[in-house]
Order: sequence, then structure tokens, then C-alpha cells
Amino acid sequence: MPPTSAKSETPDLAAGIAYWEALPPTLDTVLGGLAASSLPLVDALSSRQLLFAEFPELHTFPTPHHPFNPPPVLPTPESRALEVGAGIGRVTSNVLLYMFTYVDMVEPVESFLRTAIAESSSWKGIKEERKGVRFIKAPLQDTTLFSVPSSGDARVLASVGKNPPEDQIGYDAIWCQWCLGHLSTKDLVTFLQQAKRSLRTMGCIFIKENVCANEEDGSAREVYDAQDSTVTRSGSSWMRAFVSAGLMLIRDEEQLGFAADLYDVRMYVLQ
Ligand SMILES: C[S@@+](CC[C@H](N)C(=O)[O-])C[C@H]1O[C@@H](n2cnc3c(N)ncnc32)[C@H](O)[C@@H]1O
Repeated sequence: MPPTSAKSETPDLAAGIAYWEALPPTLDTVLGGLAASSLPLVDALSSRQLLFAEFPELHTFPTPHHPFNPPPVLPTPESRALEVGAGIGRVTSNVLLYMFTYVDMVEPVESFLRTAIAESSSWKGIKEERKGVRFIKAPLQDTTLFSVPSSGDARVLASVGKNPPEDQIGYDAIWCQWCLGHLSTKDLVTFLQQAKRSLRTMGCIFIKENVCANEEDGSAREVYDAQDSTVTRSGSSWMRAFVSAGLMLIRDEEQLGFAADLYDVRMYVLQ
């Protein structure tokens, strides 16, 4: 998204959701008018590369039984990802379903979710029931976001493809892209603490967000955008939130290949 004017203010959650509710549920909307550029492809390929770097075994998950690699005594649980602030399912369909068996896609704007549901029969592995997606209507500040029951929850608008097993909890990956600016720093830290608690062993939180420059002395800076009621955080601001949430940063990469007039985008991997 292009940079806009700076002012020190706190995001208003309701105003942020209202901003998106007023827009058509399209790729151009969630990408700020950049759907026809190279950005969607470059973005998706970098995200897949990042996931492979973190989980090299994912393309064969659960691990097939090689003669030198006997079957585990206990069955390996199938991989699960959660995407929050997921819009029309751009990342779920182009990235996460290429890696994970089950994806829970969480988004507060119903028209975005309905568009995703309508398009999901063409998503990878859905028609063949090799993969499964649940579409959950909820905001980031929903404290029960990370413990959605498998059935009977009114927030689950639809479930397509393979049904997730009832007995499996926790996520291998929690993907947050271009949506955490809707949270104040206090809400962001609470969100990250809850996300951390819902990770499986070796699971990771992936954050892909715009980043502005720090203050001249290197301290944290936040740039408020009144249009969508978000803040863009500087590197130091992100680090401060990660430390407050008790998270360990295990990877920090710059997204390359986006247009020079956009904010820098960084990919953080945390545990
Ligand atoms: C720029 S779009 C990005 C969508 C998606 N992450 C992507 O990369 O394609 C921002 C998304 O954040 C969602 N959003 C806004 N406020 C939110 C909130 N409080 N909780 C969860 N999502 C929110 C919007 O509805 C919208 O889908």
C-alpha cells in the first residue's frame, strides 16, 4: 500500500472494519489497487519460499515412509494453518493450501468471506477433498479466535473440502498479513500472546506487514493513517511488541521485488 500522511493516533477497531465493509470484495480492494501489477505473484512466491525455509518437510507432510525412515509409532497429525484478517482468501488459496492440509480462514467482513466461499471450489485440493478450509467470521480482537470448535460454532460460515479431525488442536502456522495495523500496540501484544499459546510444537507465527522508518535515534515509530484507521509500525516498534509478547524472533526478511514507491514490507517469523 502507498504511504500516506503521518499523525500519532491509535487505530479504531470499528472504524477499521467499517472501512473494508464499504469496499467491493475484490483482489484489487485487498491489494490497494495493485491486483494487476506483479505484486500478487511476487508476494505469493516469496511467502511460499519463506514457509519452505521454515518447514522443509511441508511438501510431503505428513512425512512419507522411506526405507531408512521407519513409520513413527504415533501417527503424525496433519498440518494446520490459521490465517487472520484474511480478506477474500488471497493468501489461503495461493500460499497456505500449497503447504498445509487444513486452513482456518478468519476475517470480520462477511462479503469478503462470502466471495472466498464462492471461489473455494477451485482452490487447491478442495474438490478432491485432500485439503480443507473453514471460513470463520471474527475480528483479530476476538479472544476466542484461537480456539474455534470444530462444529456448532456460529462464526464458522462454511467448511469446504476435507473435514478437520475433531481431536486436533493448535496450529503449525499462524499467518498475519497486512492486517495487524488495525490493532493498537496493547491489542497487538494480547493478540500475539494468544497466538503463541495456540502454536503446536515447532509451530510459528508469520507476520508480513508494511514497515516505516524508525525515528532518527533508532527508536520506535508508528505512522497513523486516518483513512482506514491503521498504524504502520517501524522495525523497532515491531521488535518492542514481540518482546512484550514473549516471542522469539527466528527470521526477519525483507520482501524484495515490490515497487519502490510502496512501504518496505518485512516478513517476521516468531515462536
Ligand atoms: C489489506 S486487507 C489484507 C487482506 C489479506 N490479509 C491479504 O493480504 O490479502 C486488510 C484486511 O484486514 C481486515 N481487517 C480489518 N480490521 C480487522 C480486524 N479488527 N480484525 C481482523 N481483520 C481485520 C480487513 O477486513 C481486510 O480483509
